[in-house]
Amino acid sequence: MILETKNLEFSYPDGTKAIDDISITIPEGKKVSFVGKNGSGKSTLFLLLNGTLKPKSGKVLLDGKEVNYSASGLRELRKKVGIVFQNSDDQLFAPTVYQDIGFGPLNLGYSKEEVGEIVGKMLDHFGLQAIKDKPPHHLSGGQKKRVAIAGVLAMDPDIIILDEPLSNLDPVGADEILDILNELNDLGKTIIISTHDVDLAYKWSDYVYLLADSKLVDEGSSGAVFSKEEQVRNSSLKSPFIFDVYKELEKRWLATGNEQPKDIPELVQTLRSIDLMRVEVNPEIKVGECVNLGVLFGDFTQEGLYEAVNSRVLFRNDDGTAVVELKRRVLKPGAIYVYDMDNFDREEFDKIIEEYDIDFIGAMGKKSKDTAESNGINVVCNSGVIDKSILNAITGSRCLILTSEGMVSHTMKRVREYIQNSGIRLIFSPVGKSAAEIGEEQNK
Ligand SMILES: Nc1ncnc2c1ncn2[C@@H]1O[C@H](COP(=O)(O)OP(=O)(O)OP(=O)(O)O)[C@@H](O)[C@H]1O
Repeated sequence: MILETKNLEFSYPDGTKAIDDISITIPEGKKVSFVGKNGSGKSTLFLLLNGTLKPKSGKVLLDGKEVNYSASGLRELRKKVGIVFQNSDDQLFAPTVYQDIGFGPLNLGYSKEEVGEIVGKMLDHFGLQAIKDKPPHHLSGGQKKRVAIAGVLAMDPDIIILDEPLSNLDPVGADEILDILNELNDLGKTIIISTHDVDLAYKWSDYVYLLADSKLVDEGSSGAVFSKEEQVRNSSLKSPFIFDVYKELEKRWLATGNEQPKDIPELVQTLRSIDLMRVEVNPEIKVGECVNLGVLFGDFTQEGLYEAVNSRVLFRNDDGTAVVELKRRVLKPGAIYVYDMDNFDREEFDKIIEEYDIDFIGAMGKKSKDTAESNGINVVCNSGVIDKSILNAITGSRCLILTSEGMVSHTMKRVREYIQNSGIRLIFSPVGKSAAEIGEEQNK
């Protein structure tokens, strides 16, 4: 499903020109961000893309066909292009969460049973079962946002537009919404967001549009758009934080040149030959002191020999282990295991923790977090879980990521991509009852 605009123009009745000659072709199946300062035209463009506003001149096209602004034409467009407004209160109006989510499918002519099935699935997926009978206006900001997204997804659109989807959410709530968007994208949906958050746009997007003063200033991969510093500055935006950190490291010859790290694991990969390892050291040795571990092999190193002579202790853990500097660019492989919480089995889970010697557990997605919490599992990380697991694994930790439903395959994909791109050897595998199934899914 390809969404395009050609020479789009729009002015509000008071004469404000909000969209000035914008021609774009949204890349299908990608994660797309529109960035631009306040008032640059993002929300107006989104309302034009799903037919809520009609252009003054120019066209919006879906799969090459110009949008038909009749009632049936608009219904057809909105079934394919769903929009989640910036302010959830503009979107939620039914007396209960259940009815709100069911409104779209009911309008599309589904039977009561079919609507029940769709809504049930959404409530489960978004962890909303417990509040299904509540009036939406009694919910927290994060809950409202989840209901609004669920309501749009209930229509199963191919393209989902979200205006500032993370505004007003706490960090963990924002991460949950991002997990959902990533999962939807993995399922083949095109996801379009607007944001002022350059860090988010840079890290998350496959493709970025930069707007300023109602015009399209630039478009391209997020690396390409954000590397033009002057243009970013002139558009009243900042360069992404990780970009600035990388540039400072590079200037000091601490990082390799001409890279575009998007997240902390990628930034770590640019660092020049200071290698780290997690080892057990004498409790008297403090951070900053050196240890002589000699040559490490066997259990420690599955890939070859390490020379750890006069290795500086960089960090001490409470459990007697420490992170030390190494001379050679070979790391003790840590591990990332992925467990599907939809098939949670206490006995199996405890066995995995023991057998795989897990020392770091992260939970992704509302459902996994809830299941972990209700079973008294000590989750040490519930935000940015994939990145943190990678960072821990490359310093020798054995990590278990708890996740569920579509996020399992997203997690597998992300970690696999990291391993492939970095060339770092990590033990990586799904574990537990559904492991065979997950493994198979990955091969498809
Ligand atoms: N209903 C309206 N009537 C008149 N002018 C409007 C209306 N809505 C928006 N505008 C104007 O249109 C321009 C584009 O606004 P728009 O809301 O599309 O920008 P935006 O990039 O989404 O901003 P923000 O980042 O603040 O959400 C602004 O100059 C704004 O003042």
